[in-house]
Amino acid sequence: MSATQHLQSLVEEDWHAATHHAFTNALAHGTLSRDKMAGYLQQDYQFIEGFVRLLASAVAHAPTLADAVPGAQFLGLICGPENTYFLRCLQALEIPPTAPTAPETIAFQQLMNQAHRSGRYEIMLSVLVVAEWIYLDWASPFEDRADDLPFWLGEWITLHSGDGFAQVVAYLRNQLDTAWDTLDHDARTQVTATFAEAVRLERVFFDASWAGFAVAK
Ligand SMILES: Cc1ncc(CO)c(N)n1
Repeated sequence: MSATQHLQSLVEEDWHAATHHAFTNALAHGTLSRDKMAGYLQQDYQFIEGFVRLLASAVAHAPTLADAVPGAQFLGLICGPENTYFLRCLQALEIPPTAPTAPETIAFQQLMNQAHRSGRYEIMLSVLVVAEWIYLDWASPFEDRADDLPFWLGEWITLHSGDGFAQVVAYLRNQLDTAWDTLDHDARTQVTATFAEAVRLERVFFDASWAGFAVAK
């Protein structure tokens, strides 16, 4: 079993809850209300800011150029097509990009900031692997539905499924699997705790999205 498989196996219940969520099921079936998607997007756009900084930091800490390049390309994807997706959604749903930051978003921002400031590649990867792998897991079964949905739902599935995105997740997991082999017991304990906390926060973020974030107008 790879290190990342092992880490996932330790948090099976939260993992399953986050990847088979009522929020993403409704999103994929086109039954999610505009208001719930709007609230999610306003909060997730704030998540993305911290995510971009964390990914940039991981790129800076990659051991070689070959290890950095796929991460840098993914950074380009987030700052390109994904950022544009957010801006198009906000315009279509007629909501501003700024909203008061919800506690569930703040918790994630704090974890990402902590990982960033740790200066430790394996801690950064622990959060990045969880964030992208959970999205690949929930979105992949719905890949075929994307085209029949309004773009603000369908493109969110497309951005998190398919071969290209699977390769991003494989790259991030491989970076963490490789780093894991070099870690001592203490460092592994910290990776395990960071990974578990990220999974828990993904679940909490979807719970709050499904309950409905307040939408700033
Ligand atoms: C909260 C959260 N986790 C993961 C992703 C995937 O990048 C996202 N957009 N938002």
